[in-house]
Amino acid sequence: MSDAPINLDSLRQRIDELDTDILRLISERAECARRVAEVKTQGDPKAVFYRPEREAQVLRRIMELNPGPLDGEEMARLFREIMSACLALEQPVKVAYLGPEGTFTQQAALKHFGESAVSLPMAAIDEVFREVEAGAVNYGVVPVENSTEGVINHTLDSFMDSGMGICGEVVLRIHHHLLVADTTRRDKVSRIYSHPQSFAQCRKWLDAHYPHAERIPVSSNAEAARLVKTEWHSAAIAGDMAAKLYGLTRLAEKIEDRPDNSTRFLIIGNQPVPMSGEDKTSIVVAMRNQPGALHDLLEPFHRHQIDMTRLETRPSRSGVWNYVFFIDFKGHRDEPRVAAVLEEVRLRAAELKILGSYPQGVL
Ligand SMILES: O=C(O)C(=O)C[C@]1(C(=O)O)C=C[C@@H](O)C=C1
Repeated sequence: MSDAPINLDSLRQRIDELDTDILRLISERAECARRVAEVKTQGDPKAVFYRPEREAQVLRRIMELNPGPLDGEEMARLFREIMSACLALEQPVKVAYLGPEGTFTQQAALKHFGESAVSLPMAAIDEVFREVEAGAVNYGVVPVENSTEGVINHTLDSFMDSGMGICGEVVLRIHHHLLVADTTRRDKVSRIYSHPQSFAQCRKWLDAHYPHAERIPVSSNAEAARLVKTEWHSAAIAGDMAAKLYGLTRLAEKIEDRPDNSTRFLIIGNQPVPMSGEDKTSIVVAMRNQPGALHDLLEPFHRHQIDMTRLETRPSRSGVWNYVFFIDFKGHRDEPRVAAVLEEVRLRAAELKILGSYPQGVL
């Protein structure tokens, strides 16, 4: 006879004991966080509770220490949620994101802040900026670049118009699915809704599988999912959040043409972030319109061996300078090497705006 039932019982008994330990330890951790809040508020009515550099350090440490069998990222996600709950105990964090509900930006906001954050959908990128600037929310989340489609100009332009800075980044693997409702006639799909960027990211797959279906661009993937609910011959291309929100099922999974399709989002706010050990800095520079200007701008980075991760050009909107450059590079503005480069760039540029130094995305 098999001894499986005895083993199962004893294993479950062990799991119960471990859960009791985990429960006690999480409660002790939460109590510590509550005390941290007390320390932060002592004599400081404007205390800042969310500390991006500390969160990045906690998550990186967990990933380094993780012995398995759970994957490092999986373990960090669990700790992400514990920290999110601890922060909510100190003060619930309010985050505005580019909505509507069910978009990849909401998914990015939850990935970064955890499920205990209060997330509020906004209709446009500049509204996210305005909400943060007005103090109606603590932080904002906006998309900035996609690995297949490139930069999101709206976001860069908003930085030119606003006084807001960057206090974090989060990268999300984007998986698109072909979604249908329970009432959809699956063999009769003649119309597909999605955001233009998602259509572009799934073009080859659509050409191969649905060459004759009408492709209707809409304002977001979540809006596409919403429309499908009421039409028996339609499908939507959207992600998991939208599928869950509107109760749709996947007719085909991961239909993006490139398997490494990902989007980078920025956390906007107006809080300077101390060094975390692995940081990035973002700046906007206007150069005088003269020969060799770009070379002059890049030369100090090369000389100080600073690793530039992105360089974008946007037409200037002030009319005085023709172009401005958005530059991301590795390092923190408080590092002497980085401070030296920023000083040199400041002397060469017509204008320099430091958008912020912040921890490199961990999850
Ligand atoms: O270390 C802090 O400053 C805390 O508030 C504690 C804690 C945590 O739970 O580890 C919670 C929120 C902060 O964003 C960072 C870390």
